Amino acid sequence: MTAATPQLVVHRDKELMAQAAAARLITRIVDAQAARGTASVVLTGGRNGNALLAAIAASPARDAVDWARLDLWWGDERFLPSEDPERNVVQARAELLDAVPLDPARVHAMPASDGVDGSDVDAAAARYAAELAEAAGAPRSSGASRIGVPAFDVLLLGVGPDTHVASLFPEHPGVRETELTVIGVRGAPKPPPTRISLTLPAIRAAREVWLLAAGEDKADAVALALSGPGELQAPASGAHGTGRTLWLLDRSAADRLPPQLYPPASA
Ligand SMILES: O=C(O)[C@H](O)[C@@H](O)[C@H](O)[C@H](O)COP(=O)(O)O
Repeated sequence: MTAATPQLVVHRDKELMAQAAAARLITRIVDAQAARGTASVVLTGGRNGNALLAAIAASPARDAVDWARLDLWWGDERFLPSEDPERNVVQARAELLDAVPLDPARVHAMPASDGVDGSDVDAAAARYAAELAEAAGAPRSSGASRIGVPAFDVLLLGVGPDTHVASLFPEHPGVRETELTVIGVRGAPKPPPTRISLTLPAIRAAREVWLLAAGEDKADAVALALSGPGELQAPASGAHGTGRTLWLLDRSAADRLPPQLYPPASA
């Protein structure tokens, strides 16, 4: 088994899934901080990612995290004005970030459509790529072959019903990107149409990639993505970490998995 081989955990329902994922993420951050002094997590938009953040906020164990030594990044963002309630960062603030003592300099929100680049989503994406490259210690101009993003401890991804992850949609140009780490996305099938997204090479630099899917509307996507199609047809199948790739599911989302993929024990 390689790090790209998905490990599956199936929980009874989406509430338990969010609570167990929260406990798992708290532990992972505490372990990374104990080992390296700091930790880095990439957040996702969507209901499952938000439920995970809310479960962390409700957990007494959240006080085990040294929030001031945590870097937060985003896997994608809806390209809207900075205070728009549909922005992933605005939702993350409401669910958790406003309730914990983060260092604002370590909260790396993706640019908004009313920022310095205005409505130029490609310039905004390039700005985020530069911020990531700086954090990775590899200036964009260095020509370094290493991908210019930090080795994130955990990168979270919600899985869409069409197998999209971040804002990488099946058969869209973004899923073919091999050079850039961050792209502007236009014409996304999930509103809003204009978005910023990490690319698959940037996602694959993470130590651990955790994919979250709950609910019956995800069952086909989960079964398809785990049945070995190419990432062009099923972007979720191209998302894996250098150390571990974990699919966190509820029973409804796992319902159509081929029997040989269903984990022997489900919590
Ligand atoms: O900005 C977004 O919309 C996302 O980051 C997107 O990729 C999301 O994670 C999936 O669509 C799953 O969303 P749900 O968890 O709501 O199903």
